[in-house]
Amino acid sequence: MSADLATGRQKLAWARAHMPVHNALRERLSKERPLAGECIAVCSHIEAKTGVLLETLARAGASVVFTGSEPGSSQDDVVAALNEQDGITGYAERGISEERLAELHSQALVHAPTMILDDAAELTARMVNERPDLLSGVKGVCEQTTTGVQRIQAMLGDGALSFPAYAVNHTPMKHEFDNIHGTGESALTNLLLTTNLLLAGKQVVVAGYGDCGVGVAHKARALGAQVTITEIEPRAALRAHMNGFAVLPMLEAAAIGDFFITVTGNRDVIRREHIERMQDGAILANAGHFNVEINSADLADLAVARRQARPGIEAFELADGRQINLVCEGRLVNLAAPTAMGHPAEVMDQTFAMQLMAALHLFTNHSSLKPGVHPVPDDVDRQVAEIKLETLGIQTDQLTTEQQRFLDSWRASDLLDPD
Ligand SMILES: NC(=O)c1ccc[n+]([C@@H]2O[C@H](COP(=O)([O-])OP(=O)(O)OC[C@H]3O[C@@H](n4cnc5c(N)ncnc54)[C@H](O)[C@@H]3O)[C@@H](O)[C@H]2O)c1
Repeated sequence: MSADLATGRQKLAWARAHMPVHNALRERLSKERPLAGECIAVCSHIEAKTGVLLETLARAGASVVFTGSEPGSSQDDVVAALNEQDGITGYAERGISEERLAELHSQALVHAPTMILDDAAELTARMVNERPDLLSGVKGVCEQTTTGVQRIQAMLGDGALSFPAYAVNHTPMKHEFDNIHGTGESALTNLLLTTNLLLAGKQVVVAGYGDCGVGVAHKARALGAQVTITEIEPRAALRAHMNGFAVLPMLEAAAIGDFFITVTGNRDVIRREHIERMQDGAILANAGHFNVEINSADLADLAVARRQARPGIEAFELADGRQINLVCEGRLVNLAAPTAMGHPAEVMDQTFAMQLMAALHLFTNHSSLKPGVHPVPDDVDRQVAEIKLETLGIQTDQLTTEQQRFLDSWRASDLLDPD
C-alpha cells in the first residue's frame, strides 16, 4: 500500500470517529438507501470530513462523483483513499492551476450528475456554462457557502438558472457554527501554524464583520490580540463597534496592522494604496472563498524582489526595504496553507449533515420547487440540531401545553388567564 493511501485512510478514520451526526445518519440511510439510482456530484475541498460526507451519500445508495472547489485545498492522500471505495469516483488534486481545476470539473460532469452539492457554486457555474445538455437531468443543487449562494442568485437574475437550489449556507445549523466557529478557529490556527508567530499583543485587522469575520475577530481577541475591523456595511460596522472593536477604513488600518485577515467574499479589499502604507513585516492572509480579496498583482507590482520566506509564505520586498508577507498566495488560509486541515471535524459534521439532509429533501420535493434559490425548510435544520444534541447527550426542556397555548395566543384575556 502506498504511504499516501495509508495516511488517507487514517485521516478518514479519524474524521469518522469525530462526526457522530454522520454516523447516526449513515446507520439509518444504509438501510433505507433513498438515493439509489441517483448520481450525486460533490464539489468541495476534498479532505477527510468531505470524505465522510461522500461515504454517507454512497451508503444512502447514490453513485457519488467528487471534485475540488479550489486549486489549493484538496488532499491527495484522502482523494486516493476515497477513490478505492465502491460507489465513489473522484477528480481532485492539490496545488493545481485554475486550468487543471477546470479539466477536473469537466471530468466530473461526464458522469451527468442528477444533483450537485456545491461549494461556491463552482461546479454549478461550470455545468451551466459548459454543459447545457446536462441541465434537463438535474433535480437541483445544494450550496454550502456564502459566495456560492450569491453566485446562484446572480445566475437566477441572468435567467441562467433552470433548477431549484437550496441555500444550505443560510441555515442556522450551518452558518452559525461553520462560518463563525469553523472559520474563526481554523483560520487562526492555520495562520499561527504557518507563521509560527504569537498573536497575543499583536494588532490584527479583520476585513469584513459578517459571520466569518465575527468568528475570526472574537477568537483573535480571546487570544490577546488588539483587533480592528474594516467594513462597508453600516450595521455590520456598528455591530463591531458595540462589540468593543475598533472600526477603521482600510486605508487607516493598513498603517497599524501586524496581521491582516480578509473574510469579505469581495475583491481588492487590500490593494496598492493599502500595501503602500503597511509596516515592515506585515502578514496578509485571506479566509474568504476566492484568492482575490488581497490584490496580489498590486503586491507583485510594488515589489523589487520576492522570495519564499517559509513554506506557505512569500515575502515581497518593497523599494524602501519593507517586507510584506503573503500567506499561501492569498488562498483560503485554513485550507491551502501547507499543514492546513480545514475546519474542525465536529463543525463539518453539522455542515455536511445539512448538505445531506437538504439533498434528501430536495430529491423528494424537487418537482414542486420552481427554479430559484430556496431556503432549506426549518424542520430539516431542526432535525440536524436534535441529532447533534442527542450525540452530545444534551437535553432541553419541552414546552408544556399551557406554554404552547400562551405562545399561540394574541387576546389579552387568553394571555393573562388561559383557563
Ligand atoms: N474559510 C472558510 O473555510 C470559509 C467558510 C465559510 C465561508 N467562507 C467564505 O468567507 C467569505 C465571507 O463569508 P461570510 O459568511 O462571513 O459572509 P457575510 O456576507 O456574512 O460577511 C461578509 C462581510 O464582508 C463585508 N464586506 C464586503 N466587502 C467589503 C470590503 N470591501 N471591505 C470590508 N468589508 C466588506 C460585508 O459587508 C459583510 O459584512 C465568503 O467568501 C464565504 O464563502 C470561507
